Amino acid sequence: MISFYESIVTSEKKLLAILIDPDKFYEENVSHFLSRIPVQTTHIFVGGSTVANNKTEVTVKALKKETNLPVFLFPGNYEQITNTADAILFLSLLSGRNPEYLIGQQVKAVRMLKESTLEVIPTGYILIDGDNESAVARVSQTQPMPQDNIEAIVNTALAGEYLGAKLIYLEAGSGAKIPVNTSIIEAVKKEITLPLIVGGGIRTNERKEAAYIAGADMVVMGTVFEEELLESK
Ligand SMILES: CC(C)=CCC/C(C)=C/CC/C(C)=C/CC/C(C)=C/COP(=O)(O)OP(=O)(O)O
Ligand SMILES: O=P(O)(O)OC[C@@H](O)CO
Ligand SMILES: [Mg+2]
Repeated sequence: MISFYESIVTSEKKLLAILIDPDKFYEENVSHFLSRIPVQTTHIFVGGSTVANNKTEVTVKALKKETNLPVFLFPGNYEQITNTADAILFLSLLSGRNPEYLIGQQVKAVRMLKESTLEVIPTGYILIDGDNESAVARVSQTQPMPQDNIEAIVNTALAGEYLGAKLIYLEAGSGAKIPVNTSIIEAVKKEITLPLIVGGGIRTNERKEAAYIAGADMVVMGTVFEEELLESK
């Protein structure tokens, strides 16, 4: 069987990940939630900037019972690791200069990962200003990169590739007012040879398609489906 990463690299279609925040997820809503997400969904991401103990595992287990979509951990910290998922985005926050999120959390995670069956996917994570304070900036105590400094963002992504990242993730922050500009997506995609993930503030089909056209291989949508679920309860 090919790895989850290989299937991203070789995918001929654009990918769509729906992000589930374990803190806002109730087991009894799993089927309803899964019935509301787009049929184009290819991946489920599970994670939050802060998550109460154990909630990640409960969430992943409940999802795994009801869907065959691959479930990837998208962790805000090493305590969100659970072996019940398929893979983990092994994030390093390259936009920031906080050693704890560049290498500290990763060192804390490795023993658990080594003993798990999770596929570990090194991911260069780049936080870009979405015009409101994001949970990622707050938790990591780092500044997002300004959208108008495209060169710095491109160079950060390329440094990530040279450091060995297998994916680059451009993040405007959950609930961003302004998603990552398409000119940034284009410039980064032109320079790197890795699959590119884009997320944060993408609430409509139009924005999603615009990100794909600009060069995103995968789009992540979270908040918009969280809200939809709450509204439809
Ligand atoms: C590799 C391991 C074990 C951990 C990674 C640790 C790093 C580098 C984290 C990056 C910084 C960070 C806090 C990322 C959070 C990513 C994430 C899950 C965002 C989605 O959560 P939000 O929706 O933004 O936040 P809320 O939970 O507040 O809604
Ligand atoms: O919640 P939204 O704004 O869709 O953002 C998704 C994801 O990129 C956040 O980490
Ligand atoms: Mg959230």
